[in-house]
Amino acid sequence: MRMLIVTGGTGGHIYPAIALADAAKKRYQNIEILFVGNDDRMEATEIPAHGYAFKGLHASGLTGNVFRKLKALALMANCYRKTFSILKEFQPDIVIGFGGYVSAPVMLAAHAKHIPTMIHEQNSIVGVANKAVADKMDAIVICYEKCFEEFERKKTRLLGNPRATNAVQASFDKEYFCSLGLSLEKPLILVVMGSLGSTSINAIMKDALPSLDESYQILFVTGKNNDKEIKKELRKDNIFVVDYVKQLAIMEHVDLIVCRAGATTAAEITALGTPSILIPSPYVAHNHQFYNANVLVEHKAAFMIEEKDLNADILKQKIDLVMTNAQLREEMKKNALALGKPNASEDILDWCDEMKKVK
Ligand SMILES: CC(=O)N[C@H]1[C@@H](OP(=O)(O)OP(=O)(O)OC[C@H]2O[C@@H](n3ccc(=O)[nH]c3=O)[C@H](O)[C@@H]2O)O[C@H](CO)[C@@H](O)[C@@H]1O
Repeated sequence: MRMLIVTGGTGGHIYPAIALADAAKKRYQNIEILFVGNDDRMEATEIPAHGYAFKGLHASGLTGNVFRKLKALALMANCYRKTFSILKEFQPDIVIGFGGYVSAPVMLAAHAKHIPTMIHEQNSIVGVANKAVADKMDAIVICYEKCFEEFERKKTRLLGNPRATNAVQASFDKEYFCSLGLSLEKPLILVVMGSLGSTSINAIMKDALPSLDESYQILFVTGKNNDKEIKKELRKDNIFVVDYVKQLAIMEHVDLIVCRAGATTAAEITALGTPSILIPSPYVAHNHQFYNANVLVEHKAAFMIEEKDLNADILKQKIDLVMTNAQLREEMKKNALALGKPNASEDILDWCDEMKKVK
């Protein structure tokens, strides 16, 4: 099996792709995997750090003024052309796209070369890149029922996000957990705002977190490079501040997560059944995090506070509601698990096998 995977931009697109690659490596003895992504975003360092071959392309999103859009189109055309030489050299059996604008030209080039193609849509609202190429793709994996409406039914399957599989397979790293200063004896609230962090939420958390009951310990993840100032201001024994956490390594001991509603975090917490308070980012395309969050709220697996309504009082009230009621946490856990797709990776790889046979 020779698998080319294209992904880029944020952890939400990159980590599911790496999770699938990890599962594929376990399943096929002689697999060759090549990743393609942006040469200047986090995948350019994160993917090689996970031990995978990576080829960078220079792309940019179709946003901003006419000049920027024209420049983005020219870059896309260039990525499309460069992909042909990557395909010629690597000769993949299948090309899988995890979204992000860099994926569109790569997926279209693979289609033009008659290589089996699969796209993975993590969100409840379909991303622009996936939408643009969907008609030409052979297989479409979705994570939310709602997305069936957007794609051709017979080539679309609701299989979930490979990070859900990672989440249930991850083992608790006690040494790492304790190295963060955390105690195994105290209830833990994890406050984390996706792979990039959020400066707007950090500002509110600085006021809100010190007012929380001191019987909880709080791990506050600020996002890269934001932790120094906040650490200085949040000097309390029960609050631990880091700029990044190996999230899956500690989830087993998280009683409540306060987080954005990025698709990958949503997939992880539903696979694990972690009770959550979701604060969807309003700064993402088509407000998709609100709709991701809403699915969990409708199934009584989570509470949602919109960023416009977020303040110290509301946060404290919701946190106390969940943390003081074990029965409520149990119900949230059960409802979250009902939404989870822990077999996502295996199910997606089964489909890749089917496609290879057809080819
Ligand atoms: C700001 C933005 O554009 N966010 C988008 C981005 O997700 P974004 O990367 O912001 O967030 P996600 O929740 O989807 O994924 C975050 C991933 O990073 C991991 N993690 C995060 C922080 C940390 O300290 N440690 C850690 O391990 C989480 O466990 C998770 O696996 O892509 C997602 C998938 O398309 C979208 O739903 C999000 O709307």
